[in-house]
Amino acid sequence: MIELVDIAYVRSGAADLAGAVRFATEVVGLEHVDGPAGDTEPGVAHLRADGRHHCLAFVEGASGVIASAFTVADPGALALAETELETRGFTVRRGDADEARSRRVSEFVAFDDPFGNRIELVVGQQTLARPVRFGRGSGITEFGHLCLDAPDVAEAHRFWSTTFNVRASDWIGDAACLMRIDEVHHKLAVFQGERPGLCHVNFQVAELDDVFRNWHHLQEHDVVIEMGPGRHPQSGAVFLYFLGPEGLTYEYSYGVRRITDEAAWRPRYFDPAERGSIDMWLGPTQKPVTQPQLIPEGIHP
Ligand SMILES: O=C(O)c1cccc(O)c1O
Ligand SMILES: [Fe+2]
Repeated sequence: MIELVDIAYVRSGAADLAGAVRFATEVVGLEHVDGPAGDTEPGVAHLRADGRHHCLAFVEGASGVIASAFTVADPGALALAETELETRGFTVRRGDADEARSRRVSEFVAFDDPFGNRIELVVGQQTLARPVRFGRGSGITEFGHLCLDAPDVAEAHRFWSTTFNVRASDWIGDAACLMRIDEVHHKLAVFQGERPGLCHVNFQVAELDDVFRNWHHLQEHDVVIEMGPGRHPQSGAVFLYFLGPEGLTYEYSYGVRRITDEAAWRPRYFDPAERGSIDMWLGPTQKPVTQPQLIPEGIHP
C-alpha cells in the first residue's frame, strides 16, 4: 500500500501559453510564480494558489493534461512506491534532474494508471514562504482537488483504493467516485469519461460570498459558466464550474466537508439519474453556449 500525503500539482499543455497564464491569473486569480520578477523557464509557467510553489504548470505545446501529481512522505517512501508499482506490473519511470527542477520537487516517478492517466508521485515539493500574490481577489485559499476521467469508475476506485491509501467518500452511481486521502471529503475524484483526461481542477475559496462574487466577475468577462452556482450534496460545497482556455475546466468551491470520524464514515451512493445528485439546488447541469461569438479570443478554446 502506497501512502499518498497530498495532491501536488497538475501539469498541462497550453498551445497559447500566454493566454492560459492570463486567464489563470486575471480571471481565476492564481499567482504566476515565474512572472516578470520570477526565475523564468522557457515554455513553462507555474501558477500558485497556496504554500506550494505551484499547483498548476502550463507547458507550451499541445493542449491537454500531461500529468497529475501526488506527494509521498520522503525519498524512502518514493523508492518503496516505485518497487510496489513495478511489482503490480506498472512501468515506472524516474524523472531526471531537469524534469524534477521544472516541477520544483526533489525527486519523482511517473507511471500511467490502468486507463492511461499519467500520474506522478513526488517528494520535496517546494514551499514558498512568502504569501501568495493573487492575480485577483477571488478568495482562493487552496488547491482543493483534481478530478480524472476514466471509462470505468468502479475499476478506477478499485485501482486507487487497493494501490494507495485512498478511500471512497461518496459515489454518484457509476458516474463518479469522490475519494479522500486525508480529512478533506475528496482530493481526488474520478468521473466516467470515454477517454482518460482531466475532468477539472478545484480551488477552495474563503467565503460563500467569493463564489457569488466570482460568478459575477466571470459573467462580466464572458467566461463560459459550465454549471452553478450550486451545491454538491456529497461534500456539501457550494460550487461553480467554468471553462478556461485549452479546454481546462476550473471549479471554485466553498465549504467542503471534512471527515473527522474516519471509522464512522460510510460512503453513500447517489443516483446520477436523480436531478439533485450533482446540484441539490437543481440548477441546469450545463449552461448552453448560445452565443459563442461573445466569447473573446483566448478565453475559450
Ligand atoms: O464537492 C463535491 O461533492 C463534488 C460532487 C460532484 C462533483 C464534483 O466536482 C465535486 O467537487
Ligand atoms: Fe469537483
